[in-house]
Amino acid sequence: MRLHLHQDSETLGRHAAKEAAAWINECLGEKGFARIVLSTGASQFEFFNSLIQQPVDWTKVEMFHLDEYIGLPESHPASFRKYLKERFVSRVTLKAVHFVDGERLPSDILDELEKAAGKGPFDLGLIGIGENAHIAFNDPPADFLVDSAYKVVALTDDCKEQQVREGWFAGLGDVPDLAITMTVSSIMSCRKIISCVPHEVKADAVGRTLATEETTPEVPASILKTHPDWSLHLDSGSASRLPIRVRGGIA
Ligand SMILES: O=C1O[C@H](COP(=O)(O)O)[C@@H](O)[C@H](O)[C@H]1O
Repeated sequence: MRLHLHQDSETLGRHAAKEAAAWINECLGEKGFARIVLSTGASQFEFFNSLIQQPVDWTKVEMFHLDEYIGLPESHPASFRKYLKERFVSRVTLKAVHFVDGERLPSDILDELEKAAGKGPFDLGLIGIGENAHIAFNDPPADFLVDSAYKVVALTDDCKEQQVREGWFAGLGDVPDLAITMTVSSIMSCRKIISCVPHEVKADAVGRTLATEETTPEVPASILKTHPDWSLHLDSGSASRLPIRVRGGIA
């Protein structure tokens, strides 16, 4: 794990986007294309603002979408497709885009994504961490073993409450019950993982993720510590409850 501490979310987003672009360019130099997985959420705003300004030949980059609600129209403010289209896909010209289209029949979209994902390794995963330490919609207790690329999940109340708190939905009853998520094993198969985790509201999740060297399904993001190339970007808010053993290591 490489831990990067930044003063604020804007600096965090800029540095993480530079790191992502440098790695994508390395992949383009190595094999002529790159396959990237993108997450969404308020925590990724500054990253995307900076990513679209990076010197990358996006026409050689294939994008996979991390997760999406089932049955939520793309016109809804909480739609992750809407988010990605507005903040990234409409701003650059990509080689290919694989959305998790939650308005289609789940079995059809799962089949298509499985085939597309199976064509080769993901070079980069941009993986946010939720307030309950979820990665994508793998909420605690997360299944670390399922080996499909994506799966359907039932959203927990905890996860729904987080979405309401962030202002994406008016109330708990408005949050869909089901979603399609990239699985933990598929996320872990990315050659490189970058996590942008700004804001004080994530301090507890970050603290619990790094508390010990152990991994536990109760803290889904803890599995990221076992990835050979995981870069974690924090700001002063999210880093405010770092465990002493980690603080000691970076002092
Ligand atoms: O639910 C999710 O959580 C993470 C973090 O989201 P945020 O709204 O707290 O920024 C997000 O990156 C991921 O795509 C999504 O599944």
